[in-house]
Amino acid sequence: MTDEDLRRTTYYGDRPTSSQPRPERAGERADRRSESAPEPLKVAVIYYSATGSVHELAQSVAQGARDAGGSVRVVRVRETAPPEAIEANAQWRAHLRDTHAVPIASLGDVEAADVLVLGSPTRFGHVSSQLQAFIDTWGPLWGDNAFADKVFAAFTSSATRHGGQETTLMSIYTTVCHLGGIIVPPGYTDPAQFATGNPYGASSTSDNGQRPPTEEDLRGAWVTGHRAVRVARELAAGRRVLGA
Ligand SMILES: Cc1cc2nc3c(=O)[nH]c(=O)nc-3n(C[C@H](O)[C@H](O)[C@H](O)COP(=O)(O)O)c2cc1C
Repeated sequence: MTDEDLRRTTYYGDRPTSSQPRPERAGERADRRSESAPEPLKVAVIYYSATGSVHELAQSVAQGARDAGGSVRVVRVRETAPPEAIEANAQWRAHLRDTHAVPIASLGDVEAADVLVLGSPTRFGHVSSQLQAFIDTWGPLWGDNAFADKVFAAFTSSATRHGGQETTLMSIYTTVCHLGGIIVPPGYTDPAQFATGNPYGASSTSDNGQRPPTEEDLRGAWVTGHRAVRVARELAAGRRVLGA
């Protein structure tokens, strides 16, 4: 990851940079009706990745969110695995070293975000303990109802096709229900989704880190980030109209 990539992906305040088509514009129409331009929605892409697949998906999720007008911050959760486990896996070791400069997610990131997109490798059909450990620190924010009406989406990577991707995504969404968040999955709203075959969130199949996400996987990740922000913008525009 270059310094420029880091600057573009880890700090709020980015402007849309991609020439990807922007098919969904209802939120923009609503924005134009309002008297002054609203602040861009804050988007936190929060992920764990041991060997890089989820990290790559996170970049495309972030780009989709940015292209939908979001101000995007990409952060990773803290590594909690014992050093000897990391040392024993060259790819894990290299990825941790290469992404050292990506900021560690904080409660402040979570609190500030209007949209949270959460990414985790599939671990025995479930969320990685690293991401779950971070989520488990959200109790005080949950107690303050801080998550109510925030928009959420999720992404994952597994070694094998259907090796638990959907259960992992649904595990994340179970948490979102407890938080009172609004789940915005990609569904089959884009042709790429018929190729990924996963309406629950973005995903890739890595063959244990041997296969990077395909163009279709990355497009699915872009759609996931884009749609979450587009829907969040429409909700925000509706709230402004209603004075809610
Ligand atoms: C402890 C552990 C459990 C895993 N469980 C599954 C699983 O249930 N199904 C599967 O297909 N892959 C499983 N995998 C493989 C990872 O999900 C897969 O390699 C993924 O692409 C890793 O993402 P990352 O490169 O972002 O770390 C597991 C890997 C580990 C280390």
